[in-house]
Amino acid sequence: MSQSPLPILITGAGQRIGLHCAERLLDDGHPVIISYRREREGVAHLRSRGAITLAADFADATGILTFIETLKAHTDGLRAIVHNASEWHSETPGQEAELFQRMFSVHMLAPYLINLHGAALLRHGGAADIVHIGDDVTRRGSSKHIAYAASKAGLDNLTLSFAASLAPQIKVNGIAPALIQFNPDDDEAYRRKALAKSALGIEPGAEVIYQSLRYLLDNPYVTGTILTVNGGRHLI
Ligand SMILES: NC(=O)C1=CN([C@@H]2O[C@H](COP(=O)(O)OP(=O)(O)OC[C@H]3O[C@@H](n4cnc5c(N)ncnc54)[C@H](OP(=O)(O)O)[C@@H]3O)[C@@H](O)[C@H]2O)C=CC1
Ligand SMILES: Nc1nc2c(c(=O)[nH]1)N=C([C@H](O)[C@@H](O)CO)CN2
Repeated sequence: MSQSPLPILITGAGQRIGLHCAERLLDDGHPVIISYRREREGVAHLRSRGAITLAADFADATGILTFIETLKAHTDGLRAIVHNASEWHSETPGQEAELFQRMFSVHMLAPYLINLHGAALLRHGGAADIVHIGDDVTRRGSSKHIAYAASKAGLDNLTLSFAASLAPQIKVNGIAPALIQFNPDDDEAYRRKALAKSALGIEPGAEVIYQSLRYLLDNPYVTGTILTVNGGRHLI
């Protein structure tokens, strides 16, 4: 008798890319567990579709470890873990140290601890994946988001280490997006400038990240790889 499919965890899936991927995974028949920090319309919609929604703040180790315990109380197995939760902040004078701590915690400490403590949930004998959502900006760094880019570069390195450490039972890969979806407060001048930075010059929307996630989940022979989804920014 076939077992019911194991859930896929997506962190920070209350809005935008994470929410889109959670909705699409539900469309494709996967049970979904999400973490969210603030209650949002998207969280309520996922709940109404049967997703398990767990409140979590990854700003420090205590919040991350508390989430892990809550997660284990809600499932004894996972098909995949998608580390999507993220903050995109530039340096604010006088708050540099706090910003760096926050960037490190959400982009590196959370994936590190959740992977170490969550690996047992993925070791069920079937297909198992970890996907880190990084940023194409790690190719060159960022003069305006220094701590953000550094923490995303650290996440890229975690992809390589965990891929080596968890093989062959668990595949570990990354996705490195560049402009996917503007924020509501991005003005026309910013949008024009951002679009001009890539060869394809478009704002593609979240589906291109779901397509990349689908590829990584479905391909049994890809691990330690970081998929660039950047419209050809490296060509400009
Ligand atoms: N959007 C884009 O164009 C690009 C996105 N990316 C990457 O893709 C991923 C998704 O991007 P996007 O959808 O724009 O992401 P968002 O900026 O919408 O952030 C996703 C979620 O992360 C949650 N989050 C932030 N900080 C914490 C924290 N300390 N603890 C727990 N949750 C937290 C937020 O929760 P809350 O609801 O409380 O705000 C938010 O809903 C991110 O990793 C991002 O870095 C990379 C390049 C381009
Ligand atoms: N957590 C987030 N990370 C990033 C975002 C975002 O909205 N939230 N946006 C970007 C930009 O789109 C950038 O790629 C182009 O200006 C980068 N990371």
